[in-house]
Amino acid sequence: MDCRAKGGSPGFKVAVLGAAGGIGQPLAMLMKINPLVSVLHLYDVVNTPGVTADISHMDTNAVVRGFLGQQQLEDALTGMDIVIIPAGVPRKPGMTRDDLFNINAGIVKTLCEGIAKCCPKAIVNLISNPVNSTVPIAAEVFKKVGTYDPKRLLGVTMLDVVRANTFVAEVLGLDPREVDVPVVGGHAGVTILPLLSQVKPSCSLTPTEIDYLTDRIQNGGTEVVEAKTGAGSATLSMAYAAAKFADACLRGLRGDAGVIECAYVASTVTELPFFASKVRLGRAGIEEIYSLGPLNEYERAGLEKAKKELAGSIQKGVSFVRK
Ligand SMILES: NC(=O)c1ccc[n+]([C@@H]2O[C@H](COP(=O)([O-])OP(=O)(O)OC[C@H]3O[C@@H](n4cnc5c(N)ncnc54)[C@H](O)[C@@H]3O)[C@@H](O)[C@H]2O)c1
Ligand SMILES: O=C(O)C[C@H](O)C(=O)O
Repeated sequence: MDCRAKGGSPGFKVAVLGAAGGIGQPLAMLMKINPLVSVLHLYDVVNTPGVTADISHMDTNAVVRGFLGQQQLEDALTGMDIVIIPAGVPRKPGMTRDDLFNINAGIVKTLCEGIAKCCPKAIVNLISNPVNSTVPIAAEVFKKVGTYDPKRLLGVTMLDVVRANTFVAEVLGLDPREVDVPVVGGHAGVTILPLLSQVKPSCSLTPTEIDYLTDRIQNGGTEVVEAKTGAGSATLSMAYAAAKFADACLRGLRGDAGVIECAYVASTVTELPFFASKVRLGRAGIEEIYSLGPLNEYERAGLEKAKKELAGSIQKGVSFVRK
């Protein structure tokens, strides 16, 4: 049946790469609900026709289009304002995120080459693990072709913040929506550094509570991997966190003031070239990166451990592209 042309509704164009996966499907659904999205491109190497047909029946504004396989990657990316990447393999029990490097590094490199060619100005939200290395990989790919803009490349560490807010709220007996815990560093084990001295609303936690919370936040991913007994890692909470983070990027692009979230970005906050901390999002992507603020002795010790591991993960990502 011929249809009347859709009126060009205002909004942003968003692509999800890896859209048929455990994260990709619920994330695609959440982005379809976001009123700031006018066009939603769903790309994967499998199953996108079904996911696209399904999601396209939702009576929300965004127009949904599906793209299947490498030969359709360029069409999926052309004209996009934000590209969200949850493509790649997840962990199984006993694995570290770094064990995913060999497969996911190549996937991220190929996808970023497509972004550099087809939507070099897009904001990139990188979810694929190991994030501590895949963000440096993306940066190197963009540098190679001359499109690198550090303001537009963000490693998604929002799930660490979501978990921290939840676990801290549980201990304090508060509504998690009222709790704000900065989580800095990176996204793996000891590189995940919750700054519990800076929790809002301000509170005092006992040393036992601090040990318990730090350990639970740093190992939240492993908690889910083990509970799923081989069926993958966090997907639903991650889709929620990714949608929340993408919404912050969209509100920044729209020009909203005071949009601040934690993300793993090119940074001068420490001596490392990449580090997660609070950033202010705006029309250009990252408009300001905030310093860590006052740390207590426990957090300073955690920071040293985090930096040591991060340095190696960053170098591994850089070397993968420069080799
Ligand atoms: N940053 C975070 O906080 C965070 C949280 C959870 C998971 N992750 C990571 O996200 C990734 C995806 O997890 P998942 O549970 O959705 O995995 P999944 O296996 O369920 O889905 C991954 C999807 O990626 C697709 N894919 C594979 N190669 C591709 C390519 N070359 N191009 C496009 N798509 C491709 C697969 O077909 C699949 O549909 C993993 O690396 C996981 O470790 C990160
Ligand atoms: O733990 C994982 O492997 C997935 C993700 O990074 C998470 O934190 O849940």
